This record gives sequence, C-alpha cells and structure tokens, in this order.
Amino acid sequence: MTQSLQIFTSATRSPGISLSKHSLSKPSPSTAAFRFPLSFTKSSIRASSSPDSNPLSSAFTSQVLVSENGSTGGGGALSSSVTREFVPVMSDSTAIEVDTVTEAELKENGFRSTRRTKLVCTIGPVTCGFEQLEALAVGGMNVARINMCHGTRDWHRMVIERVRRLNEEKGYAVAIMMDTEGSEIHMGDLGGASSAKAEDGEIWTFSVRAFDSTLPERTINVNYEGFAEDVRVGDDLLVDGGMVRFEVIEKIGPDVKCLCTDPGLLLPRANLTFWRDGHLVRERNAMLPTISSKDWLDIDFGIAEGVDFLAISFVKSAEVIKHLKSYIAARSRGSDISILAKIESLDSLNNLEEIILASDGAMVARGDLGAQIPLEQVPLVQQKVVQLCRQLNKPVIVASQLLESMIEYPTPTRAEVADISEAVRQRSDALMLSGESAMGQYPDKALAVLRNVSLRIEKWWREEKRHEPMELPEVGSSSSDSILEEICNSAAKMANNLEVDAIFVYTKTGHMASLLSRCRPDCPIFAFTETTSVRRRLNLQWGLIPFRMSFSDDMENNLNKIFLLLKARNLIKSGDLVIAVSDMLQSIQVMNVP
Ligand SMILES: Nc1ncnc2c1ncn2[C@@H]1O[C@H](COP(=O)(O)OP(=O)(O)O)[C@@H](O)[C@H]1O
Ligand SMILES: C=C(OP(=O)(O)O)C(=O)O
Ligand SMILES: [K+]
Ligand SMILES: [Mg+2]
Repeated sequence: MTQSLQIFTSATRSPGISLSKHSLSKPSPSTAAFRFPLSFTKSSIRASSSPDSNPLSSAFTSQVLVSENGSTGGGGALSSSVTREFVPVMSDSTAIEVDTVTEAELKENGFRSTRRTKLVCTIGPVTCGFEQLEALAVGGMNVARINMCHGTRDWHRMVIERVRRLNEEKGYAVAIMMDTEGSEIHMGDLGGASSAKAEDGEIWTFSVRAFDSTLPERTINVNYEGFAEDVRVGDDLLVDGGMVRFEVIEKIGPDVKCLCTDPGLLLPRANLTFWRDGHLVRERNAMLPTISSKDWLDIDFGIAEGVDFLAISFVKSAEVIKHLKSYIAARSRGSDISILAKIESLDSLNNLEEIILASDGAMVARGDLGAQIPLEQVPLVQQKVVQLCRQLNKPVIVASQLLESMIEYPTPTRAEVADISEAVRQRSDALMLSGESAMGQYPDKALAVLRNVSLRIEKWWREEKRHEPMELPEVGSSSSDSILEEICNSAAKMANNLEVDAIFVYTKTGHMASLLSRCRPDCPIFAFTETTSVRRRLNLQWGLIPFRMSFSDDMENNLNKIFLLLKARNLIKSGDLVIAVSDMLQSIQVMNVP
C-alpha cells in the first residue's frame, strides 16, 4: 500500500498551508484513514501490506514511451494505447544510469552498507593513466581533482578526457574538480627534481631571479617579485606551513639567504609564508588578487572542458565568488559549474559565513590553513566549517594530510585513522586525498583506508543511533522553499523512525536531494535526476546515490518505472520499505516495493 502525505498550497500560497491526507494511488479504506503514528515500526508496516493488495502491482504490465534518443518519457505511459514508439519497460532496464561500483555494493550488501561519505582523489603522475584512474573509480573515487598548481593544461586535458572515457565506457559518474593555483607566494619547480632535502644548519638562497637553465645548488625560485623587498632579516620562512623552516639571515638584491632551522623535504611549488614576531606577515598577500591572471585562464579552460566543480584557492571574501559566478554566467549560459570556496586563509575565516553563502560548497583546506593559523586551531576551524556548511546546506570537503604517511608507507598511522574517523563523525560530505593519490606510492591503499574507515564509523553511528541533533535553519527565502525544506526534514525523520530502507527523491536541479542529504538520515538517498551533470555533481554530497533517468510529472508513473527498473537490476526487492519525495509534487509517500 502507498501511504502518502501531500501538502496542498493555494494558488497564491499566502493564505496558509493546509496539510491534508491524500493518496496518489487508488483510494482505499486504509489510505483514506491514514494517520501517521510515529511509533509505527518497520515490521508493522511490512505486516500490514501485502504485494497483492498494492495498487502499484498492476503497473507491472504497463509500458513506457521511449523517445528516439533512447530516453524514456512518461506522458501517457500508463495509457493502454500502445504505439510503435512504445517498448515494454521490462526490457528497458538500461534506461537508468547508476554508478557501477554502487550497483555492485547495493547488490552485495544491501542498502544499509553503502558508503555515505564521498571521496575525492587528487590526480597526479602516479594516477593519471586510464587503468590507474579506473582502479581509483573501482575503489570508490567520487570526484577526481586536478590541481592547477601543477602540470600543463595539456596534461589536465588528458586527465579530463580519460575520466570522461571511464564514465562513458564503464558506467561511472566520477565528477571533475579543478582547483585553482591562487596567487599566494610559492616556490618554483626545483629545476625538474621531484623533491629536495633541506638539512639543519644549511644555507639556502630564495631568489626572485629567473634562472634560464639549471638552478644553482641550494637555490629556490620564488614566484612573487616583491618577495626580497618584503621579507626582513630575522623573519621565519615556512615552507608548506612548517614542513621545513628557515630563518632569513641576509638580503642581497633579489636573493634572500636563509638558514634551515627545521629540516625536511622541499616539494615543487610548495607554499611559502613568512612570520615576524610570531605573526603571519600578510599585508602583501592581501594585495594579491584571489584569482590571478593565470587562474582566469585556467578557469576559462575549466569552463571550456566542462568541469563540474571549480575550487577557488585562498578565497578572501564573498565578492570574489559572486564576481566569478557572474563571469561564468555571462560566458556560458546555463552552465552549472559549482563553485567551491577553499577555506585556507585568515581572511576566509573572518568572512566565513558570507563566503559559504555565496559559494556552492566549501573545502577545509587544512594544508595552507595550518600555515596561516596556529596548528592547534585547525581542528576547531574544521568542526566549525563542517557544521556551518551543513546548516547552510552546502557540501563540505575535509582535505589535506588525512593519510600523509601513506605517501611513503602502505599502512596509515593510528593518528591518521583517528583523524579520518573524526571527519566522518562530524558528517562532512567528503574526504580528500592530495599527495597520497597524486604522487604517493600507495594511492589505492590510501583510498581503501578512507573507504573502510568511513564505512566503519558510519555503521557504528547507525548501530548506536547517535543522532546528534543539529539545528537546521531555513535556507530558502520563498514559501515554496520552506515547504520543500519541511518536507525533507520530515521525510528524513520519518525514515529514521520507521527504519525505512531508502528515501527516493526526484529532483531536477538536485536541490531537493541536497536538502535530504543535509538531514543525514540513516538510510541512503536514491536521487533520480534527468541530467548527467546534475548526477555527477550530486556525487559529492553525503549519502546520495545519484541515478540518471528521465521522468514525467506523474509521480505514480515515475515510481512504477523506477521500481521496475531497479528490480530488473536486482537493486531493490519486493517488500523493501521506501519513502518517496519529489520537487515536482509536494508530498511524502511511504510504501513497500510491490
Ligand atoms: N598534475 C601534477 N603533476 C605533478 N605533480 C603533481 C600534480 N598534482 C599533484 N602533484 C604532486 O602531488 C603533491 C600533492 O598535491 P596537492 O596537495 O594537490 O598539491 P600541493 O602540495 O601543491 O598543495 C604536489 O605537491 C605535487 O608534488
Ligand atoms: C587543499 C589545499 O590546497 P592546495 O593543495 O591547492 O594547496 C590545502 O591547502 O589544504
Ligand atoms: K591549488
Ligand atoms: Mg592550499
């Protein structure tokens, strides 16, 4: 039986919202009398509905319209007049696109076991091959990140093409994130070396000179012309936020002589910050534009290549995000690139809420963040950003050094596992690998650690019923937004109380799926959407399993079709309990799969 709660609003919406009971299915005595007792248990619902009494079971003989391009359309799908274009739905299970890894996971272990936390992998020299990309996709990579700090545009184009091919040929929906270089101060390329070791007591030269051929020994190129002018003797120079530390001892024209005080490995294009009297010197950085001229060219490249996400480095204010959004809107109408703000500078912390509100999501970029604020504050900032993003309904990624030791070693440290657990426990949308997958020795093992720790913590969370209440303020401004939000909040609550197997959501733009994801329900959320790009973008959000298929405005049709398609692929079975919501119809339906 289908039990539905439908919300009717008057044409003007203003005179108030009336809640009313209504069934989309044939009226039956039980649905008409339906009230929602929250003490209902899953078994009591199961016991009260038998497949035979389900009006939906008649749909098994129905047929759907398949248009010339192979997509299905719903108009009149249940009508009995069958024309040449109609083909039986039972043979049309390919009309739904779902991630091959998720499909295998669902078949093997059922709904409860699917991973809710999404995984982002930075692609670099060790993972740019087709087979290596495929291995990451098999291992659960939801988003591939390319970092414009490194590599040529041709190299990035090649990676994008390979990910696309992987999606097309092998049925994945790996999204692509392009991360800008940003215009902070960083070192040059180390003359082609993959790293250089700086030892305690050594004197190194940091220079803004352009060296034509090979770099002199113990010399580092700096990208920022004002560098030699700005630093002072006695300043501390931190590479990558303190991985290696120098003290400025002498300035000679464009060269700055520095004494190594904390030895370590220098990596190409590593970030540089300088500190004076215990404070970050940032006057000059504040003058640098967030989006450099090179970044603008990279952004044009990203738009042309159709990347799904643009992650903007060193965001200082909401204005830069708004400016970028209008730039993209003007350049490519109808573009649906999501803009993620990287929270990695002091300025971003001062304008946090505005920045997140202006963006489509955020990244806690702990690498550079740890170079700008005392390290012991980084976990607090992480907690705050993750929480704020969820409240504002923006996906959030926790990034950098999650498994740093696995660049070199095949197993993580206990501390790294604890760090990942904490990010999962905070219920961040996604975790990210950087050097571990870009240039480490064990990219697949690192990904497996993220996957296994996520699964374990999520399972523990559900078993212990640890619903940490979080106030979810209204994010929309119109009354129809409020209705959608209430529907999602209620549907998620009902799903937990009734222990349903899955929530189904039909969403054109992905918005309603993200509102459900924000509630972090116990069960997975099957998000059905019509466009491939929305499907890829939903892949970054917690708990969503995005499917692509076409659907009509008729929810009953859509549900029938989905049940048939999913059953044909053994992804659901009769008796599974689902809640269905849609942004086309303001209703919540609870039903057993016929
Ligand atoms: N496209 C690339 N080409 C070469 N090396 C790369 C590439 N992307 C990443 N790497 C390597 O992986 C390391 C970690 O990547 P990431 O964290 O994204 O950059 P960064 O260390 O500059 O913040 C980089 O320092 C670099 O050595
Ligand atoms: C993710 C980060 O940015 P990038 O790797 O581009 O420096 C970071 O700083 O943590
Ligand atoms: K970057
Ligand atoms: Mg950074």
